[in-house]
Amino acid sequence: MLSFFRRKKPQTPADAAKPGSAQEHYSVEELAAAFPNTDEGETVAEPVTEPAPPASAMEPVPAEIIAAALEVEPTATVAAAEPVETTPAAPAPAGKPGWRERLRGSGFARSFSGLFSRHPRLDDDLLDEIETALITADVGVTATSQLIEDLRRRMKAREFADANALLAALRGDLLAMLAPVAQPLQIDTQAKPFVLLTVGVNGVGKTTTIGKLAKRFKDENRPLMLAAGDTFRAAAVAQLQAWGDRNGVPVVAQGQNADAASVAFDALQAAKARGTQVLIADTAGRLHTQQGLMAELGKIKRVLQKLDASAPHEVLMVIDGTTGQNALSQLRQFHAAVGVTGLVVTKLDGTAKGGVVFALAREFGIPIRYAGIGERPEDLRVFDAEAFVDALLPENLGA
Ligand SMILES: Nc1nc2c(ncn2[C@@H]2O[C@H](COP(=O)(O)OP(=O)(O)OP(=O)(O)O)[C@@H](O)[C@H]2O)c(=O)[nH]1
Repeated sequence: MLSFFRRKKPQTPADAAKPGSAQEHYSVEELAAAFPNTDEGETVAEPVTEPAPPASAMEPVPAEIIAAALEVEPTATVAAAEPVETTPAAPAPAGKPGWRERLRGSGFARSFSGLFSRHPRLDDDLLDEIETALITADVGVTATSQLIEDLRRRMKAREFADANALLAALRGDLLAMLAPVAQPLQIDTQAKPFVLLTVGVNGVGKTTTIGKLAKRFKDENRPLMLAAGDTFRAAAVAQLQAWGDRNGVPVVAQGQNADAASVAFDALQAAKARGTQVLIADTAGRLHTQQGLMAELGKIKRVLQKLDASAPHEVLMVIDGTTGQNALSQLRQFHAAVGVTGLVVTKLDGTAKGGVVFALAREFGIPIRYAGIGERPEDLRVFDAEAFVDALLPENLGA
């Protein structure tokens, strides 16, 4: 049954440019993360109980596709979040624990592990080692130079009694870089609905992130609707519809190759008619270098604004943390095309170096809303600068 989720042949130049995308399979973990089950063991799709959005907006994915999508191993369920009546989105239920374990394998953490025990003396060699570690971890040349120059100046001024004090100063500098962008997403309940448009290049984790966010908002008792705007990839539509059917969240879709702007328009119309609090719109992955596809994002935004001049209220760009410095040019192009207001950096648990988060923060100052530190729903964490920095740096100098 899972053969349906074989990624289809490249439909766009963006797909073609993505190495290995044509024959990639969805893993059980990927599907399970995208459709967090609340009823363990049940694998057959329930009939949709929600009243359907306008008929013109709906072209349901066949039941067998939805059933196929649901034949996955259930993963650990999210600890139930407290229902939130207040405006700010609640922090991740699991809190800070888990960051260090998940980021242990990152290039950043590995570069710093043992660095201070190899270079316990306060001298230029230690600074050179730190500089190399930061550059290797994708922090970027400019941000690294800024950090190293600050440490050098303070070392020369004899501010540090020992390497421990220098490590504490580095921690402080890294935190200072991230503090301005650690701004949780605020759901404006006056916006009816609050429209969240997700964008990003192929395979960064948009659809999976939407599944995790939808779970979070559902747990917060927020009336929710999804727009299946990734019309290039059939599995993306099925993923969202299956999740919506399981969890009683309406999903507006028009099927594959539909006009993404038209899906977004229909969804916003339906969400307004129902008094939905949050509408999350998916979009197809696209390379930031493809002018035509980038222009389509502007069109989606303009079409939404025909119904609500203030929409979308959040343009959430999903960035793959393993991308490295290329993430900077991605963000530059997406920001120019559609005005990015928030970031999700995913896959920080994998082979990511982690340092790109600092480079993004320094260059753009755009809020980082969430960090993806694993495949489970609870692994999409509200971005916590302190937890992140502490997970990257050694616990003690000998570590
Ligand atoms: N390890 C890890 N994997 C993640 C994370 N977020 C997403 N993924 C995985 O990334 C892969 C791609 O996710 P998708 O949601 O399909 O990506 P997409 O951006 O919607 O893809 P396109 O529609 O092709 O643009 C899946 O295998 C996800 O499980 C994360 O934080 N950590």
